[in-house]
Amino acid sequence: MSMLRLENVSLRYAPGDGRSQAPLVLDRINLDITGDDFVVVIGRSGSGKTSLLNLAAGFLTPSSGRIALDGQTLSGPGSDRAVVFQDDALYPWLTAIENVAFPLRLRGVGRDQRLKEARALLEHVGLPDAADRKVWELSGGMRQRVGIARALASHPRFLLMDEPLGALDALTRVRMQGFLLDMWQASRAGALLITHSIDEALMLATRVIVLNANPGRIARVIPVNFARDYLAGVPQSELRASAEFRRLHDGLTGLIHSEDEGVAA
Ligand SMILES: Nc1ncnc2c1ncn2[C@@H]1O[C@H](COP(=O)(O)OP(=O)(O)OP(=O)(O)O)[C@@H](O)[C@H]1O
Repeated sequence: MSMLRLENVSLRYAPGDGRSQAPLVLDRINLDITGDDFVVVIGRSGSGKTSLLNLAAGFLTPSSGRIALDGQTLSGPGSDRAVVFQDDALYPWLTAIENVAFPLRLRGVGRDQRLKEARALLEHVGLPDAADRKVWELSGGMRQRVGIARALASHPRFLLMDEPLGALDALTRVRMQGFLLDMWQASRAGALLITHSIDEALMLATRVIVLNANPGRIARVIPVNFARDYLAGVPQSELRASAEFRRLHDGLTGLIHSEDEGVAA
């Protein structure tokens, strides 16, 4: 099974004036993610969550420490790690199926084969009838599902998601959380997701990572079981109503709000 490993990773952005040393954004982060993990990172605004995801994606290089995929130090982005952002960034001039097929086209897969694979992926994400619709004809939740189908088209070993459900209304968001877990289970890709929502972190994670700010450090690692319970058939509503969910929710709220009042419950 694949392993994405962050070893003592620290990050400073280059200072604007070229003289003073830039502040430390992330400080000695250690994190292992395998295909069995759904790691959710939560923390106050500015704690370095997006920076962490960009490091794992290979968009940024650590100032010190090392990031390795199966023992090989990362040298940049790669199709083994697919990234999904809040703003789905689909190509508006293409249809849903053309968007999903796009990474396959970049890999040189022939037209018939890539459309066949893209159609199967759209069915997989519950959008068999949306194939020929333009992006602007789709709802926010549908667009995000197309974005995830596109991310899965390259058969990534890791799915890196930065607030992927942040722009959705509350009801769609809860539905999409279930969908993300189903996708995670079916794809067997390790997941790293960033959210501002404690509720979402608890519902999706097998492990919640709480980041402190200034500099970003891992304050707490909390193993969680609701995602696996959901996949075993327990309804989300039942899980959310459980005493254990409330207890962890209160604990995380206290932990994060002791640093900052701006994190959504
Ligand atoms: N490209 C950049 N150049 C310089 N500083 C940056 C850059 N990107 C982010 N930062 C700084 O790094 C710190 C962490 O930012 P980051 O976006 O990773 O935090 P975050 O936890 O994702 O925040 P939010 O929850 O508000 O999205 C912040 O102080 C931010 O100003």
